[in-house]
Amino acid sequence: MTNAMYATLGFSVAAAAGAWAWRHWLPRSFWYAVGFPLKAARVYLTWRRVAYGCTLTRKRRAWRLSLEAVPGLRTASAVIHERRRVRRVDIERAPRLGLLRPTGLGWRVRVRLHDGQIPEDYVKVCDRLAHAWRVYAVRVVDSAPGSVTLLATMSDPLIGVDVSPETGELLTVRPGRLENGRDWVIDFRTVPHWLNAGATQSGKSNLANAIIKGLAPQPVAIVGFDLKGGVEFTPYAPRLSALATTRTECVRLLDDLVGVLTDRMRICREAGARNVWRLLEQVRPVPIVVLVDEVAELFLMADKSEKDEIAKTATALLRVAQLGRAFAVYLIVCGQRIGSDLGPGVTALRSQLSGRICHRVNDPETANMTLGDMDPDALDAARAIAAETPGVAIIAGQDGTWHRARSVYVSEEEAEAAARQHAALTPAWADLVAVDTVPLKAA
Ligand SMILES: Nc1ncnc2c1ncn2[C@@H]1O[C@H](COP(=O)(O)OP(=O)(O)OP(=O)(O)O)[C@@H](O)[C@H]1O
Repeated sequence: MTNAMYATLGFSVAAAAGAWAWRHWLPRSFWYAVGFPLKAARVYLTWRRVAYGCTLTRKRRAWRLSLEAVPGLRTASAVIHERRRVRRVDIERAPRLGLLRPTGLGWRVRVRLHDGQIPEDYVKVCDRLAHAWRVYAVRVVDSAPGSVTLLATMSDPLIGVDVSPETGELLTVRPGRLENGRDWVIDFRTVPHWLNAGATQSGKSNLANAIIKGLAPQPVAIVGFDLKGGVEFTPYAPRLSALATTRTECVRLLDDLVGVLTDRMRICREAGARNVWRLLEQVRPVPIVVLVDEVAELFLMADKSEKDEIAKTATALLRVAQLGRAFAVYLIVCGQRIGSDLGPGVTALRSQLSGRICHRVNDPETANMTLGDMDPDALDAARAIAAETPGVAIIAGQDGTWHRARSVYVSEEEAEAAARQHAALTPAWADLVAVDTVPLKAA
């Protein structure tokens, strides 16, 4: 080998090692500087072929110069049989691809729909696109009249979720991350009541921990219903204004809550306000977030003597759900199942819980019950959640959109520490129940 060859070889090895080190130690900058431009070039160069393979192209008649008419290729017979230099031929036209914009995990791109196409046409071929683009997943994340936005992710964004549940905004928590790489944010003022369903060990309690950690530093009251004998919520008692652990305590606490709602209703009426948010800030009652663990326990009947108590519980819970939004009482109802077999009260309650979180479930019916009349793709996604990924859930708000998401891991100790740290912010239940009777002006 000559010296020049040794030098070239040495240079190539050094460049490869440098690229490897760059990618290994600074993956983000490597992605933006090298990985993304290469991927983008590949996507544009192969788009027509990929779109054809995914049946997204449309046939169009177009004028094309025929090869027979090119002088160098012209044969005697072609000249005789093919007189035109330009002919109309059928071509496959791919939808127009917009500018690829890099994200930390992949890229977003807007695609102009062909006439007659709808966003669902793209939803159906997302898996095919992911294989063609050699990425982890492709999702339709947005659509506008005439276009869809596709999001391609290189790896699963739900591995190693490391967000902080505290948002610094009242009644807003960030329990995890969505599959599209964005934060998963629960805003109780937008979606007031949530159903959190899932099989055992699916991540329901972890989500409750994240919500408690997010709410603990806020000026809100947190109330717990824990019919598992208090084992779930007792560690958070310093930050709970009230905790019910037996059925009798539950009935009493629900009575109190209905009383609080009735008082808030009266205050608003006297002040001429439609809801507590229209009252002056200094006189606005403290928002209350109610956590119910294993809701089925509230409805299960051991013998007939419990019938009246259960009926009372169901009615009170339903009233809290119906009136809560306007009067700042919010519900998070957790359970393995919340089926109609638990009684008619449960079905009525479920219809009031407009926010839905479906963790891994054991049976398809639970996914159906939780996600109800959602897109069938949401149900398929819920049934596909693996046992090895606790905390992964399908979440749906009242606008009908759904996302795959994962809660951030918050251990019991962490949530307990947050509860202790912010114990001073816990309003006493007696103060919440004894509401000021002075008529208050609307803001
Ligand atoms: N987001 C997450 N990331 C990582 N691990 C998680 C996550 N969520 C839950 N886990 C783990 O999964 C296990 C089960 O979680 P969790 O106790 O929240 O489930 P659960 O649905 O409340 O179960 P159960 O109904 O039996 O109480 C726990 O060991 C927890 O550490």
